[in-house]
Amino acid sequence: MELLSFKSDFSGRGGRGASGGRGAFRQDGDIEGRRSFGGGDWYRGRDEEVFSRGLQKDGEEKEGGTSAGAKVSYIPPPPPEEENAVFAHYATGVNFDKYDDILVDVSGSNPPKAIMTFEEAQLCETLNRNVAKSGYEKPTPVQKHGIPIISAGRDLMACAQTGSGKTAAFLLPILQHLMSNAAASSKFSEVQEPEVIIVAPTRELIYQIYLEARKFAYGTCVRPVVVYGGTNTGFSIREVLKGCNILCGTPGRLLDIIGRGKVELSKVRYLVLDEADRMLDMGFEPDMRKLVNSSGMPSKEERQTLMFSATYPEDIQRLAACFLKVDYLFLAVGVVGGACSDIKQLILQVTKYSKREKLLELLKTTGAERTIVFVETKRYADFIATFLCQEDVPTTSIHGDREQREREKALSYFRTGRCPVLVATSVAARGLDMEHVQHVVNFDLPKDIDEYVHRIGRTGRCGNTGRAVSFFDPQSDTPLARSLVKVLSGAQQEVPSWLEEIAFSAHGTSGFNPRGEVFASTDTRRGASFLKDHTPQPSQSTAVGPDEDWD
Ligand SMILES: Nc1ncnc2c1ncn2[C@@H]1O[C@H](COP(=O)(O)OP(=O)(O)OP(=O)(O)O)[C@@H](O)[C@H]1O
Repeated sequence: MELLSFKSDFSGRGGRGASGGRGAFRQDGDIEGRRSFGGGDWYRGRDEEVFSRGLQKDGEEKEGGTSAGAKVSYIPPPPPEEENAVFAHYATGVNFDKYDDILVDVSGSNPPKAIMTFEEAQLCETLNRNVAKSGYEKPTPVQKHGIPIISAGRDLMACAQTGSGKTAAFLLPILQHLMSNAAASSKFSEVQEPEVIIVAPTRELIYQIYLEARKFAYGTCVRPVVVYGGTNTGFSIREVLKGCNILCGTPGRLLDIIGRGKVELSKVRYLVLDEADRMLDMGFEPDMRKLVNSSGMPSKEERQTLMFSATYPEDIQRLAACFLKVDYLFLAVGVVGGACSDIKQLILQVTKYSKREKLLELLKTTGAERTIVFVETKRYADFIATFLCQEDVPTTSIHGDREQREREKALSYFRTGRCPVLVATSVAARGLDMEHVQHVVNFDLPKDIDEYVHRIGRTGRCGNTGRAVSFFDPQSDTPLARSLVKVLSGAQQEVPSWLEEIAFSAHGTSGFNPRGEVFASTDTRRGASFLKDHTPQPSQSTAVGPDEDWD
């Protein structure tokens, strides 16, 4: 890829520290939106995303539905219409067939038999055609087990490693049900009655799920619609009113639209929570309760509830069970919370002062290969993006203080390779499926091991290989050492001896057996046999950085 030439005139908020000056800061203390570098990205200040928000207790910002706030005018561009673009996909990797060797555990009564091929899923002709056009030749383990479970009408809590095809595992049987039950052809109405509600924690992720739903529903009468924060509410409403069988949304916007009486819930047959552990932790649990208690929403006995994630802390599993029928099935593909072994994980010991130099060194070796650099705070994301741009590394950034338009542009620049480095906060940690992401760098390690698993899972997807390098600063990251050793050894990765030492000395040795771990069971209903050590981390139930922004 042609390297773009970057001038060092960018002053993001974090840039204050770098330059020592006020750069392009306006008098009110925020930054001017200004073109950064030749062909680079735009950076703006925090006053730009002005849709109503409420500050959460850990500093996260969430869409606040109907509360006061300036109107957001952003209307996202329409998704591609051409068939080629709808079905664009990337190739499965050399390790795709190795998925067959992954251990699968289904717990709960009378699980249906797994399917081995898509033919056995008995999808209608159009769906089969769409599956083939998507380049899917055989189902992944979570699809082999998940599809028949959902088709049999069972509630499901599914845990499968990052990038292993969870989205299609729920979309295909749902679409098949809608097709075989002659879903009402979507048409304009002042109140819509969707049969399916899908919720995910971030805007970019829900949009991606929507695109998948649209792809598999191609050529059918089923109409998926997506609503998410940071876009014009009137636009969301108009899209919904045009007809809506599958409503995909981030929690705040979804509740807003429901609260305005635009969506009637009595026909909901499926409720899907993607990144379910995140949807049910302290950040979103109240919204999920509000959703299931919304007027008209069928009770859990009358609807099918499906939950998917790559991680499931034990406490969240227990909470999740309240949303499911008693006889739900728990599907674990591989180790619950385990990292994908197609990702080569490296942990480098650093001090906070050496991180930037190390990052530069690293990016010199990765060149134009796509790399996501995770940092802990929005402010620092700006700062590092600025720093890299000044060092002539074409970089863009995504975090919750960026306007939605800019977040989408940043992802587009990254996807196309125009900016091969994306500096991100945890807002990009979950679910995002981007081709060619060869590297993930944890410039700052997260506080929570599950967050680590999701972040590194942006590479090494669908049988492809990838590399994750994490900077470990003993001053701040020691509490993570023990869980890190477990995840590394669980994914057959080399564990540095210095890390093992830190892990041992940090937590004592009782019960700590990094090499000989056996994960006998993963379903909390099996009580004491749940052997996974989820050593409580400072933010165990919040899995996010200190100033993350989601919905
Ligand atoms: N059976 C299949 N054959 C080929 N490609 C597939 C198959 N199933 C899924 N994929 C592709 O694999 C990629 C990863 O799938 P998906 O995003 O659903 O993973 P995921 O398990 O939800 O990951 P995450 O935990 O990160 O959210 C996507 O590009 C998807 O289109």
